[in-house]
This record gives sequence, structure tokens and C-alpha cells, in this order.
Amino acid sequence: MKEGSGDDQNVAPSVYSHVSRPGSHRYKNAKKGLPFNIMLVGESGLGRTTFLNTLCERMVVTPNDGPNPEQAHIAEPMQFKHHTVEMEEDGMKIILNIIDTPGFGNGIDNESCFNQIQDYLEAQFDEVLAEENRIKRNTKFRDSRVHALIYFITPTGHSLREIDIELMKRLGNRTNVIPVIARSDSLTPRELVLFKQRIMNDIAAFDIPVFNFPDPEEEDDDENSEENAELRAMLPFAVVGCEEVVNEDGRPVRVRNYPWGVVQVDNDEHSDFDRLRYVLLNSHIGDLRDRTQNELYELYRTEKLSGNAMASADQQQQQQQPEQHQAALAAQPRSVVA
Ligand SMILES: Nc1nc2c(ncn2[C@@H]2O[C@H](COP(=O)(O)OP(=O)(O)OP(=O)(O)O)[C@@H](O)[C@H]2O)c(=O)[nH]1
Repeated sequence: MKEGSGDDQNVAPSVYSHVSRPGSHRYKNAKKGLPFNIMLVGESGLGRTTFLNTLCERMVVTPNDGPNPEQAHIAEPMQFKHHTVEMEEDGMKIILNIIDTPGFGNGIDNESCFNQIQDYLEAQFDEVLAEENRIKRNTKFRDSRVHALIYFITPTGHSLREIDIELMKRLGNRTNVIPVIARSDSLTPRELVLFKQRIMNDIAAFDIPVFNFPDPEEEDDDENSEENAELRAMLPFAVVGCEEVVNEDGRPVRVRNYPWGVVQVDNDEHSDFDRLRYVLLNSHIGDLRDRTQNELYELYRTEKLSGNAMASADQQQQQQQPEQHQAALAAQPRSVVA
């Protein structure tokens, strides 16, 4: 296993065997690999690094040793850390680009974090817009638009906090925001059910534009509509990150160990991690990419171009004003001064 820092490329075998999953056939022709860009956002200690490694099934980044008490009063600024991992999922090669955001939410005022992330997302749209307008296309252009933002919610068991609402509201129109309950093993099953309900109530009450699975009523395909209905009912996904891999009856099982027992990361009865992974890298990878292109980017493009058009109309008007002023003056009746 190799530690990843900066822009790194890791290729390693998976630690557990894959179950063949439907839905990925759409992109099987992508020989070079299907690029898929995800961003991880959440406060320090919620398990972003562990999630990244669990998702990639290898040690991409070595988790921190935890905060240093002597440095605890210093709020490190947020950074964007890039990791690239090549994966094979159900016969499909995926180039997974992960943008981690350590330092998010560490300050008292998180406005600058919100702005930085929004600017980052919009800058990727701007690159595509500039590329579209080029006369000669760059054949090596890399589309770095973020297809999904995994937002880690603190497992308080209460409801969404202001920081959660603000962030998801701000970014939901710029990327597919997928909220997850981080470290969900810290809640009892009953607490988890209630917490999920409260979060979904808040999402509806505050009109937060998170990614949702198509409404079964709107789906033609029975198989998809059944799956989407099931996934809708699971939201937000409750995730547990892998601490170690143990051998159980000759097969590797990813777990977290406790004095009272073991949580199996990929067991649907213990955590929604496996379903989320399946959604991201298999069943809904196409939907996430399509929505980024057809809805979110189009919305941004329209806003940007109409904003530019309005700005240039304003500018034109200002430039014309001196002439109009002269014309208006000329049209005015003159008082003849003797
Ligand atoms: N109980 C529990 N602990 C977890 C889980 N995921 C990670 N942890 C632990 O939480 C601590 C922090 O995990 P990290 O993955 O380093 O968290 P992070 O969000 O990347 O934190 P920073 O690197 O400080 O930004 C570690 O001790 C992990 O073992 C989880 O699902 N459940």
C-alpha cells in the first residue's frame, strides 16, 4: 500500500471480491477509463480520510494522528487536496479523482470555506465554458467538474446545524450534493432512524437542493424505479469507515472493532456504506455525470452568459451615454443669448 499525497496515481488490487452489479454496462466502452470527480467535505475528525480509503479499498492517504493539543488553537486554512485512483468496478475502468478539503469548518466563521468551495466548483465550469468557445479544441482537455460532493454530517442525533444547511444550500446548484451521516456507528439503530427523519425534514423545510433519486412515479423502468424508491428511503446514507480487514471463513471482511462487538462496514444491516459505494461507482455514476452536464452546468452557463450579456449591455449603454447626452443637448431648444 502506498501513501498518496498531492496528485498521485494508485493502482492496487481490491481487498474484497465484487458482486456483479447492474447498471454499469452503459460505460463499458470507455477503454481509457471513465473519469469521475468527487469532493469530500466535512469537519475534521468526521472520517473523510477513512471514507476515502474505504471507498478506494486501499490506503490512498494515511489518516492523521489526530489534533495536536499544542496547536489546537490555530485554525488551519482549508485546502484542496487531490488524489487520483484508478479503479475497476464490475468490468468498468474508472479514473476516480478525489478532492479532499481538510480544514473545512475549523474556524468560527465558515463563510470563507463556503466561498472557496463555490469558487472552486465554478472555476471548473468556467474551464469547460472556455473550452467550448475555443475555435481549435484541446484534445487533451480534462473535465474536472465535480460530479458529486459527499457532505459529512456530524452524528449529533438532533437535526441539521446551520453550517450544514448553509453549505448544502449554497452548493446544491453547483454540484450533486450527497449528504451522509458520518461515523454512524456512534448512534443506536433507533437514534439513526430518527436522525435520518429529522435531516430529511430539514432538507424539505429549508428547500435544500441535494441529489435525489428519481421519483418512482416518474420512472418508466420498473427495475430502476424499485431501486430508486429503496435508495430514496435510505437517505441520507449512514456510513462507517473501515478500521481493519479481518479474515472470516477465508474471506476478507472490513470492520471496526468494539469491546461489545464488530461493525461490518459492507454489511447493509450495519451501515449504508456499500449502497453508497454502489450508487457512486456503479448504478448512478451515469446519472451523476449527466446531471452535472445537463442541469447544473447548463444552469451555470445560462447564468454566466446572461450575466455577461447584461454586464456588456450596461457597459454599452454607458459608452453610448456621452453621445446620447450630446444628441439630447442638441435637440433641446436653445436660448439665444444676445
Ligand atoms: N467510530 C468511528 N470512527 C471513525 C469512523 N471513521 C473514521 N473514524 C475514526 O475517526 C478518526 C478520524 O478519522 P479521519 O478519517 O482521519 O478523519 P478526517 O475527517 O479525515 O479528519 P482530518 O484529517 O482531521 O480532517 C480516526 O480515529 C478514525 O479511525 C467511523 O465510521 N466510525
